[in-house]
Amino acid sequence: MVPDPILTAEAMRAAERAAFDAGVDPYELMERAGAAAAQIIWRAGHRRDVLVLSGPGNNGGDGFVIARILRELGVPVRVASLGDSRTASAQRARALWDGPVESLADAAPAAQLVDALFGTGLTRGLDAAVAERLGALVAHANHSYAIDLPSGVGTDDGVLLSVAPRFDVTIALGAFKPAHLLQPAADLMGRLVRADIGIAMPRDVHVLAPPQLRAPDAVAHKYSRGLVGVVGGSMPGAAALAAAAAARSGAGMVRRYDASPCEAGLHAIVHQQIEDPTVLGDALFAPRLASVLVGPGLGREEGAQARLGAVLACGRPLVLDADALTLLAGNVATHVPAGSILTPHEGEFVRLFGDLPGSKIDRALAAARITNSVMVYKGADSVIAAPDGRAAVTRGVSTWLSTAGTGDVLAGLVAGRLAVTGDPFRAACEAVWLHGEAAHRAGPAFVADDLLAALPAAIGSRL
Ligand SMILES: NC(=O)C1=CN([C@@H]2O[C@H](COP(=O)(O)OP(=O)(O)OC[C@H]3O[C@@H](n4cnc5c(N)ncnc54)[C@H](O)[C@@H]3O)[C@@H](O)[C@H]2O)[C@@H](O)CC1
Ligand SMILES: Nc1ncnc2c1ncn2[C@@H]1O[C@H](COP(=O)(O)OP(=O)(O)O)[C@@H](O)[C@H]1O
Ligand SMILES: [K+]
Repeated sequence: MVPDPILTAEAMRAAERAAFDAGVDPYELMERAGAAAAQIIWRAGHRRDVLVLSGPGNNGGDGFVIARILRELGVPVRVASLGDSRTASAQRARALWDGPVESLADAAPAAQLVDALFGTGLTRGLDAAVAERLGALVAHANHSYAIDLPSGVGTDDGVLLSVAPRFDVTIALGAFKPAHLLQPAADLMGRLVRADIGIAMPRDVHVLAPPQLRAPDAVAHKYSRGLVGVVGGSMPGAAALAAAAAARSGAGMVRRYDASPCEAGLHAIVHQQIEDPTVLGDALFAPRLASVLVGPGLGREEGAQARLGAVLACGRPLVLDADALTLLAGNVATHVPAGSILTPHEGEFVRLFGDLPGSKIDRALAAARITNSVMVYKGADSVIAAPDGRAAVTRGVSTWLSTAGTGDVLAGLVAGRLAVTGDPFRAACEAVWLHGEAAHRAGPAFVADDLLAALPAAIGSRL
């Protein structure tokens, strides 16, 4: 499956320039974009009156193309603009519209509203009066469509530069932009559709795609499928959740190493109570361990630090989560073995890396480079980033995941897929996708334990 690309405004402009250099006519590209968007609006099937809001740049040009095509299809269309069209392509699109152009301030509402005010060229927030008018017209419409982006969002970071309304449909032109996926802007997109405009684009940053998984082969055995070690500490519940998720991840076997006595858990999981960090270190040298997870339930006291030290020294592929991340604050660049996977939420990320510049994607990529490890930067818009510049961003994940313990389940899944695949970026992507799919299957108001039951079916859906 070819993943959907995510491009910044500059990367999108570069892709457009490359197409122009290869002989594509700039106006032809606007026609393609406008036609694709008009088709999406037409196919939505609400043939009621449309008001297109057209801005001064190429986004406004798209609006004129959309207006013309919808009118040719028999839809009653009006256009309201913010003033003159400033680009050659937009002027040409406007010239081909032979209806009247109203002013934005005076335009009456319509049943369908198309926002073609600003797209990737927005450099500052909309004037308050314009933002207010846009909000009122969207609120009045039964169906609202944002062309490329809702006007007012920062293309590259998803920040709201001015107050922007929530749309029913957002039609991303060519590529998704970071704002389509990153919060808070992502929340305004409604149904997100990408319109192909037929130009080549880099895909190293992309939307997280469903993985292709494989059932064990005929010669598989528990060790060939991957042995996962889960190192807990003083709080066995979190480690139990993580270990259970690892056991249902497709890995062959899970061993838990806790400091405290084990409470009841899955019988399939082998449990060893080891308090002495030196003994723990020896146990982790077991040659068959394909991955080791530390953090969920580790605790933060001195004993926990010593246990973490034993894990960091064990030479196995590592997954570092929760308390392990907090204990690493200040030392992350020097103490994390290259090729590990780190799974911080926002608070842990800031404790580890401070105030890095740029979007959440930029920050995840920078952190991946600093640690030479894969970053799973969690949240409603989780970003998985690799030190080589690849990144995947989640889309439309269940917000019911915002409940205690779901991060422990994810960490166990990551360790499990790492044991299966041996590839940190791939493992992290597969785990995050399976986690989201399990949440989707678990429905509303689940608890973290419920995700465990949904995991086998989530895996089954991708075989
Ligand atoms: N380059 C191309 O040929 C294509 C561009 N496309 C469309 O073009 C859009 C990008 O076009 P542009 O680069 O012209 O940018 P926009 O149409 O997003 O807006 C840029 C214009 O608005 C001004 N501006 C920025 N912020 C403003 C604010 N807050 N208030 C008032 N004016 C403001 C800028 O100075 C500039 O004149 C894309 O989002 C997409 O919709 C598509 O038509 C595909 C082809
Ligand atoms: N609002 C949200 N929408 C979607 N997913 C969320 C949201 N909030 C958190 N998540 C996801 O839920 C999990 C929570 O992990 P974490 O913060 O470590 O919680 P815990 O430590 O309680 O297990 C992560 O996978 C995160 O991406
Ligand atoms: K727009």
